[in-house]
Amino acid sequence: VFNHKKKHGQLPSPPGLPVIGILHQLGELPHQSLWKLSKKYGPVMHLKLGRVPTVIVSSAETARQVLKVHDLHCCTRPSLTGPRELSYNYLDIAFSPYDDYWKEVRKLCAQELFSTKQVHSIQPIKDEEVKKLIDSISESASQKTPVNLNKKCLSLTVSVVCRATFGVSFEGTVLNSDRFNQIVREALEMLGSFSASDFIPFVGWIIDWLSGLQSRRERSKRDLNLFYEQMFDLHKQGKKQGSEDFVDLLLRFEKEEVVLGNDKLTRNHIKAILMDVLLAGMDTSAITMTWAMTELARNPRVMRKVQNEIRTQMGEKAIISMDEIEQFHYLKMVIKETWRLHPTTPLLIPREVTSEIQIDGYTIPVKTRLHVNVWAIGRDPETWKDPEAFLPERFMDNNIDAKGQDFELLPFGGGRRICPAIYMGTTMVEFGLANLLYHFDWKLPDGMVVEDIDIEEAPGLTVNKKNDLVLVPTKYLDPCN
Ligand code: HEM
Repeated sequence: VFNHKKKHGQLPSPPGLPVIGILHQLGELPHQSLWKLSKKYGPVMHLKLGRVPTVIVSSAETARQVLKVHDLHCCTRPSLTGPRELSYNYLDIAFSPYDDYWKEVRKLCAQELFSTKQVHSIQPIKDEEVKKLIDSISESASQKTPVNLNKKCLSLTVSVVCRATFGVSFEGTVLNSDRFNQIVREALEMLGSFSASDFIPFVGWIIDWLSGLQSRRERSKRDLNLFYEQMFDLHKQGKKQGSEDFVDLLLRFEKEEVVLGNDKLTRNHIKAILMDVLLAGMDTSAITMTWAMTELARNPRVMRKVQNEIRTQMGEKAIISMDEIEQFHYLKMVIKETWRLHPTTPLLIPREVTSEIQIDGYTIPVKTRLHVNVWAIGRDPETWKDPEAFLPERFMDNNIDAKGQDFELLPFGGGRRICPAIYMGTTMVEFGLANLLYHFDWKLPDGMVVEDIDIEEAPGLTVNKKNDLVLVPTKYLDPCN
């Protein structure tokens, strides 16, 4: 009963097969397939995905209507199989329905983890971890060996987030390996996949079972569980030093039987909350840095300009502080431009309509699933001139920022479900990139030309560069030293 009347007719909808609709057309990178469809069917499009009515919005204006005008009526999350399994039945923040538990757990994390004060308090950790990174890249520079930037960026954010949240560095845990990257990517793929059981009642699970999706999900949950248990053991054995960290705090709340919403905090709640930190916290900042370095390597003019800005501002200082970063205006534009073309979470996290709303004059009924295609909005020629070009200067003459108020650029989403860690994420990205760009010049490996650097994407709820970015560093010799 999908009644979507507009003054002039039906909500546009691409034709699909019986039962599965267009599920089979989405492929590994649904945001790209949906972008192509939106060029034909418009910025509000109804999709037949099995039995579940789904609407995709793909313009700044329709995103404004969803995230601002009607936010309250569509800010809950749908029940989805992948998220349900990995979040212990929606006990985390990102996949929890809009209810009292969500409000309270989000508030707790905002105070204890994401606040400006907390972020400032972890600056010494960032300084130490960035120094380690610079030292290791300096070694490659002295031997003229290439550096894998996907790995370097991830190892930086993993170390910082682990020390800041779990109070331990990742050495000695399952985190200390490529295996951890695999676990994170696999979990994100499981969270982002359009699973048949979410769209086709009763028989969808058979498709998931046959395709192996179900067993991948179970394995992913087991792998993550092993990591959490290891983390709890480390805390129990008191191997870590220092003051109470976020995990200690949650474990203390469990002991004290603290109630959030109507739930007494249990081990499963803690695991679900840690999943958000692990998956949303580490991966997103690293992905942004990797894409920024990719675009800079593809655009040597921009690379030179941003390095000049940083090096000129730094003058005789050797260590970049957060005060300096505030002056790096062009770097900030480079990051916004990176988010425009490579938003880490291209379809945001799905929403569900809880009371009938109108978008662009179309009626969207209760229970409709909503996706905002931020990836498509970043490429909309109605908003962006020459959208495929990487041109940070486009942010010079406007005040468009990335904090959820300007619907042309939504790397953190918007409305009640906006990323609660914007400051934490942004400062991590700015600090990491400023250091990579200040201390090193970056060349392509022998035999490679700029055109060889690809921008292929890996599938998942968050989208990283598929093929590793490999560049050769040369140490910048500060003329003052
Ligand atoms: C550059 C870094 C980051 C980016 C680009 C980013 C982006 C996003 C996006 C797009 C969403 C979905 C918003 C929506 O559905 O409307 C989100 C949600 C979320 N993010 Fe971030 N994020 C970043 C860093 C972080 C960090 C560092 C953490 C935690 C340590 C974090 C924790 C979360 C959580 C818990 C949610 C769920 C919010 C909710 O549903 O209420 N994020 N983030």
